[in-house]
Amino acid sequence: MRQEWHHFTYPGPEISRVAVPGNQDDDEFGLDRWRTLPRAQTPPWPDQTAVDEVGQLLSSVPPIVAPYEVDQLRERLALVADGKAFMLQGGDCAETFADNTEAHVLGNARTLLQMAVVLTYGASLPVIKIGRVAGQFTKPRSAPLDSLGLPAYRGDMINSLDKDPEARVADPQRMVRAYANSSSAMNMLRAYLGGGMADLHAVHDWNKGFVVTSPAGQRYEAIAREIDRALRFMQACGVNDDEALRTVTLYCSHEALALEYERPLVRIAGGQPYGLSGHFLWIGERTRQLDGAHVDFMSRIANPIGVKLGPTTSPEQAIELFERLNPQNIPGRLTFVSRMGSTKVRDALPPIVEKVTAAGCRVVWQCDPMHGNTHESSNGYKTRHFDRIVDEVLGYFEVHRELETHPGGLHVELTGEDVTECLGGAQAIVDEDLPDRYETACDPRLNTQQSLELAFLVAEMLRG
Ligand SMILES: O=C[C@H](O)[C@H](O)COP(=O)(O)O
Ligand SMILES: C=C(OP(=O)(O)O)C(=O)O
Repeated sequence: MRQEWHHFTYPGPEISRVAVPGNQDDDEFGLDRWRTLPRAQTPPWPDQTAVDEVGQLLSSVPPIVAPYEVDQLRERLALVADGKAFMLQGGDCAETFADNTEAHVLGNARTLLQMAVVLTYGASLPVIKIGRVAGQFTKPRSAPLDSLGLPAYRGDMINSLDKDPEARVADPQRMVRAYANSSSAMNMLRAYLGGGMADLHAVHDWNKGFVVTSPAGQRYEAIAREIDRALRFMQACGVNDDEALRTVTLYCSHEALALEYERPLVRIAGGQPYGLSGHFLWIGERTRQLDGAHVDFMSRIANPIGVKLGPTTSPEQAIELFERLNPQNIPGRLTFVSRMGSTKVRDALPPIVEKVTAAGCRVVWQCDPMHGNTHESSNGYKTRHFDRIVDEVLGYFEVHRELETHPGGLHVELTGEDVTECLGGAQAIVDEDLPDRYETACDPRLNTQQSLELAFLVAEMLRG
């Protein structure tokens, strides 16, 4: 459909199409080569035919996101690679079907928006906002069995968290539910964020309930009052109706772990394949094998992508990952997500950043201070201490300051609810408090107060 606009013809965004097997051009994309490669964390599907049938179905549905949005995000991340913006990514460790409610999805989005306000205001940098949402339904696990000897829970897309051997059997129909839940989450987010919830004139409304009286909530209120004053000033000057003040673009992201889900949601547009299950997809620490299935699949789609780099990553491996995943050195295409642990980041990260920078690779550097800092509490909960999380971010900033590179982003597991999953913070959560509200399906998340406290600290680091 063509739309006449002023003096030229605007074609509108290109509508993507399914790749057709047997079509020579499409086959050359190599979208199925991963099937022949070694693969870690493969879901133990009992019936491949049932998996293939679900794949057929998913290849015919409208995808979750559109190619032009994916391109827009890549272009925005190019600004981060150039040191001109900051990337904030966060949300549940594992989304669940039960928690995919309007209240939960919007609560998480609100917490992310509050963090983004603190960062934008504090650091005077544009902040690109990406949710771990609308697809974060799979989890890589350290062991195939859990502590009860049951098959490990691998995320709602694969099996159920219920402690029952039947419920833990991998069920491909769950991919259909994951798709439906992702589309509905994205639908809600687009509707509310474009419809007034993200209006900067409503910054006070984001500071809800249990947060507003907390120290971080009160600091946030002070910023919100400043923003009000600035908006009133702009109104007095006759500048009031800028769309940028009234809406927010929140991109969605998840770990592209279940390739049986990712592959059928690939579509072709502008002569290239896009993974349209989400805007930003990443490769986890456990699946970044250079010659493995995940790296191969992700090398073939045009999305902006991330790779987690744990403390065992060598600088040479980082370069090889770069060569496979971004051979054209497109800024914004590749984000290296460092998740070293607070005790290792100061030693493990510098040689990687040095080598990658010296090779002229244009990447976004992002810090995930969650995954290297997990431990078991004295009463048996998987937890993380706020102080170690902050220390890892500090170490990451120190490294980038020293090497004069841009500490471009933060990646956290958080929720808009008042959970007690991570220790410390101004609430001084201790081991004994963890059972009060420990609700995560997998790893411990920061609650809203802890998330805001972290945002204030990172804003100070960015300013410094
Ligand atoms: O979220 C990350 C991983 O899935 C998780 O940390 C692995 O947890 P596990 O060691 O309990 O399997
Ligand atoms: C599994 C995750 O992280 P990592 O691959 O870094 O362990 C995650 O972010 O959910």
